[in-house]
Amino acid sequence: MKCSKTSTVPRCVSDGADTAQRREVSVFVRIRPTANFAHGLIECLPDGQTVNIYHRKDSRKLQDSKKGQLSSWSFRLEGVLQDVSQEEVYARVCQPVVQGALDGYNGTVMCFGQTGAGKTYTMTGSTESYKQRGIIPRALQEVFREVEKRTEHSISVHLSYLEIYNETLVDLLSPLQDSPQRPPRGMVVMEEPGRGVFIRDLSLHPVHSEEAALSLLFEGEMNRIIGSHAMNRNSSRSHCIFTLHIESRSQILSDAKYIASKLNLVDLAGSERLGKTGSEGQILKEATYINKSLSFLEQAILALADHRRDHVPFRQTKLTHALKDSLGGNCNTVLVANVYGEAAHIEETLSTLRFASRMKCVRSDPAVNEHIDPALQIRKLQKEVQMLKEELSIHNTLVNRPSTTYEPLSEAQQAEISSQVQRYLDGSLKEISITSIRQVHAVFAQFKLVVQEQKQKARAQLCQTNDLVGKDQRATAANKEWETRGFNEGVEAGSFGVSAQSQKQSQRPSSTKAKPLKSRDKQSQNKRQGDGSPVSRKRVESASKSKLTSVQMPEREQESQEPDTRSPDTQESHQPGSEPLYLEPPPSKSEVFEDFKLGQGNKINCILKENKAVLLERRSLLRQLTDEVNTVKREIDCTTAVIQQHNEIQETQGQYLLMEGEPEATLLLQLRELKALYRQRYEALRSIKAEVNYCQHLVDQCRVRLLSEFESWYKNTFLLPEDEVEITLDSTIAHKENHRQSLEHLENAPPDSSSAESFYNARCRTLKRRNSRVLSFTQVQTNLSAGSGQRRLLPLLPVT
Ligand SMILES: Nc1ncnc2c1ncn2[C@@H]1O[C@H](COP(=O)(O)OP(=O)(O)OP(=O)(O)O)[C@@H](O)[C@H]1O
Repeated sequence: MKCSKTSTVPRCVSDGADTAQRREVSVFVRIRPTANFAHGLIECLPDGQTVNIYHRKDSRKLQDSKKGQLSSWSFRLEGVLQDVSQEEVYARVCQPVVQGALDGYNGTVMCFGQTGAGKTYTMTGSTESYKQRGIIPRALQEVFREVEKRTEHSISVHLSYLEIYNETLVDLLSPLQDSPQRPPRGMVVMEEPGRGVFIRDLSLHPVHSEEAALSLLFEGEMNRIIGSHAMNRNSSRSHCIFTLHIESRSQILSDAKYIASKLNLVDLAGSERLGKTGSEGQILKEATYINKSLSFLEQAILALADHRRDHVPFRQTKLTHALKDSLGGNCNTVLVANVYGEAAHIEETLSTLRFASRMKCVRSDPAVNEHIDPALQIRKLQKEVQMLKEELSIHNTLVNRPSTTYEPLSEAQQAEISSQVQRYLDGSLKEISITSIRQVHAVFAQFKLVVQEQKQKARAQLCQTNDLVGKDQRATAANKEWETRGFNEGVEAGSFGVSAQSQKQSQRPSSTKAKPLKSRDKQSQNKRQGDGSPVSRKRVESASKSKLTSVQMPEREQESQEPDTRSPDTQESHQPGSEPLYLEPPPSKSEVFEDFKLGQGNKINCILKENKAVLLERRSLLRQLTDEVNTVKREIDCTTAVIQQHNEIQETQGQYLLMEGEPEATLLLQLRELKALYRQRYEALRSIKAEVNYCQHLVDQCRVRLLSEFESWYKNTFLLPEDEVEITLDSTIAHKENHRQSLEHLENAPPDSSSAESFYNARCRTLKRRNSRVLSFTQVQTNLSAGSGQRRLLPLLPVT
């Protein structure tokens, strides 16, 4: 539910203006510190809001007359953050949005800019140094401080962490998916009225303390995909959205209203000039996705900023779709444009600032997200009704009226009303006497009853008439048939009423009469057992087919019949002792998956299980280490606070010299040790994370392998030959198709080459039997190595 704004106004966007009015998105520019700052090209004015850029355009693109000219651009923003601490950045950029989120306003803080310009530094900060922690940890700290302060509200916080990598949504806090039978449903961006945009299947984690929230942040950070290129050794290769879902309810239990808000903290992947970063392979592919999605983001921003346009292309990419209600709308949106102020990057700086100035034109209309809890609302209304009843009874007493009853009418009262209505309808009563609302309802109900009874009567009459006509028609039709066939098929008088299907059965020659269903079922069961489980449907089916003709009716007679729509089981019978002609449909995959895991797939399944166990063990170690890092961090906080306190006391008392053995010196020593410990544990955390990633990778590989082997086993065991692709001789298409199938067989082959060859040959035997041209194992291998490097054998890597 959207309502007009009544509560606290976030500072960053209000500037004291009318809060109900639409306003601009706040935009800051943050300049990454560098020794080679381009003073001649970038000028930050003393007003702290304007940055001027001077740039000589590529002379090849200019006419002669313009060559050598310096162009200049001026950008006025909410603030220019140069040489500014993380603390100040948080205070100016994010603190007001956090306060707004606690008051029920949705908020978004987003970092945008070229690769290496400091987006992740701004958003997450450097986890190795407490002072340099970024916006997210500081926001978490503030939220939980406020939760403690706002005692008149019960505030719950949930976290989610979404990554968009190469147009794929990834849950960075996903609980381990360990059932290969139920692979996770793909995450999808969804929209629902009243709920807005959300990601289906993204996990939400309830958190009750800053520490728990930081643990989740660490966990998510460890799962992010990071790559290395010429401009950033730890470059984020994805867009990440860390979201705090805040719900605040009044402590007054009867209040059904509550507010719910979302705070999105977005670290976008950096745009990059491919030539500059020297990207290739996977990094190049990632860069292409990143640049494409950022360019769609720019298009969406352009459309949002242009108030004449009523369509905004949000669905072009997952990023803009996921951020649909976080860019402007009813949200407090803040953009930090990160730039790298060196001369070599002036073009990127210029384009980042251009994007920032477009973003500034986007309007937002913040509103508190107020909701009503239906259960509480019912309870509240019930209370109100009770109170009104009491008031009415007092009023009745005062005016000497009989007290109002709320009980349903008695049987006698109902009968009286019914008789009054009857008499009113037949004209013997002029008016129905009514003294209460309850009676009004009863009278209407009575009228309704009368109308329904009349309708039913009319329907029954109609049916009777139709029945008479129908009987006549059916009798005439049967007599005609009797006459034209000219022989007695034992059609008894009572069989005129039987369905078309049973008539048809009775018309068949006696040799084709269907056996009782039970015995045929048994036969098919026996067949299954005899053939070993699971059933080889293919062979049975083809054997049955050859016999099908011997028991079928002559073709002409068959043609003259109407198409038979019965199931295969009931269509044809067969001679005693013959195999069943039709079998049940193949078993469902989930039914036979367990069998497969115990049989053919046992080896991979065992490896998968072992890998999963190792992964779980590593994960629990990771959690333990994360807790330890947090504990040390807390100790650093405490010690720093105590030292600060001592310093303040000393300043007021005028003592400045530190003596060895004094409490301050001991504290400083302790702080240094704690910091060393922090770094050490952090390193350990990193390495265990790398192990977790590796284990996860292996588990994923095993799972994929298990499923793909299951698929091909299932196909071979249960599906009909007709389901396979027909391959004809001597055609290019056939040749290509053959090649494709050969490749597939090879991809499914075991990892060592000798068994790969025999596996391949066995799989291609069917193709050869059909006299098709099949590539030899060596040929396929040669083709593989000559072709794209993407088609590789999936190695199975056991962890021991
Ligand atoms: N304001 C700053 N103060 C100190 N160091 C900074 C600052 N901004 C960035 N850095 C440093 O610059 C390097 C690159 O920063 P960061 O990884 O945050 O860039 P990015 O914009 O997120 O890059 P990418 O888009 O490639 O992920 C890091 O080592 C970071 O510590």
